[in-house]
Amino acid sequence: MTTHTMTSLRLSQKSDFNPTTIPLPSSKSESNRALVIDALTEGENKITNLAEARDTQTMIRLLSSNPAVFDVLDAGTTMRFLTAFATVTNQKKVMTGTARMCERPIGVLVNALREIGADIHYLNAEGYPPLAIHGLPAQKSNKVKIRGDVSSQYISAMAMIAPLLPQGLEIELEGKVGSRTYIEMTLELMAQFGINYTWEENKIKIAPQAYQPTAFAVESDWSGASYWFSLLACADSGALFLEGLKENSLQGDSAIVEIMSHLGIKSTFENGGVLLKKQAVTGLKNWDFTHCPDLAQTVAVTCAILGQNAIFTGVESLKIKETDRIFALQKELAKFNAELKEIEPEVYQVIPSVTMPNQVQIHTYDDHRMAMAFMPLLTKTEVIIEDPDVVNKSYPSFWKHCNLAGIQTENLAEL
Ligand SMILES: O=C(O)C1=C[C@@H](OP(=O)(O)O)[C@@H](O)[C@H](O)C1
Ligand SMILES: C=C(OP(=O)(O)O)C(=O)O
Repeated sequence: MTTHTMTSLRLSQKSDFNPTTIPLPSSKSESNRALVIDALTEGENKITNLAEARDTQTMIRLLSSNPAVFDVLDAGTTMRFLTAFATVTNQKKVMTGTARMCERPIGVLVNALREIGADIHYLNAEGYPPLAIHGLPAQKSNKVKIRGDVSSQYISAMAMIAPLLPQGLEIELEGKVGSRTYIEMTLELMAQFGINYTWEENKIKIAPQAYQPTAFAVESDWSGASYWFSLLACADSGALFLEGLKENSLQGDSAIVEIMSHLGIKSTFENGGVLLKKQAVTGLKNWDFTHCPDLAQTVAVTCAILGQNAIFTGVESLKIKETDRIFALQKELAKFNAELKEIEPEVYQVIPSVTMPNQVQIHTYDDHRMAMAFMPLLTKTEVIIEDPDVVNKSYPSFWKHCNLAGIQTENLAEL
């Protein structure tokens, strides 16, 4: 019989935080775009501050070693961006990833690539990885229509390869566009590397042109920053300084500043970062997460702890991320008597916790954000996080940073 050892991490209860500086990791979203653009640039870019995230390290490894099979593990951006990259650079490539990655849809992107002339086949289920790419023999069309309500990563992927296409590309966005801020990030970053584009109404137009060698420093990660906002919001007292964040960020998850202003956090941009202090809670009535889906777990847990019956909308895409995040949230919130209740189709209400157990054990569903979003529960009770290394996808130093903030962690091995 084989024994499977799973480690867990015990986080001891703590609710006062002496002013501490949290270094923060770099953004994996910015890093993965900069790396693809770098691979498409003739000449030397100077890209600094790349993310330690596994998603980014996987991108670096695959681009530099160029194996026949691009195994992206569980990195969505790496799968979608490298599928477009391998096509435009005319490579013969198999794209694959974890079992979960092979359940995350990619048909919208494959259809768009086929419309412009790509030779791509599904190796297993239609619409899902693994894929076999045989390059782009000739550009068949300079126009594609892409629906915007599944994943913005398909649109970002097409936009980044567009300047390399002999006829350029017009991307027409169809229907509701989710995660729009990530498309804006892609285009603004491309502009920093010398690309001209227009985005009028639902049409993005990019003419054939060359990326220009540029110096680019990746900003700290606002999604990773959100857990520290939540921690202080749930704590009795303290202050935190988050390094390397800018007020005018390329990252839409900087919306956490406004969300947390309703949940008791005052943010001041100073000395190359943000100083977080506590202020009165005015209450979060409702929030639309359409353009910042990665914040939904952070805010759901914060509201559940702070007694906020907030209404959440714009969370449709959560079901096709690292796990079904709606299901995972519902299961884990229930462990401390809170709920995420669907009150109408795709409208959810947080029903906060009224009684807190002495200890809560959180299952993390192979999802880094489940582990990090539930960390602030330690302000109210002892918390055990299952499979704590899951944070490596975006924030490998997360638990070390918890220690910096004075949180005691203890590894537990379970058989
Ligand atoms: O382009 C990106 O860097 C990302 C886009 C978002 O995905 P969707 O567009 O699928 O919502 C986000 O959830 C993901 O973490 C990163
Ligand atoms: C959804 C995420 O990433 P991806 O889609 O790139 O796997 C995430 O980091 O929360």
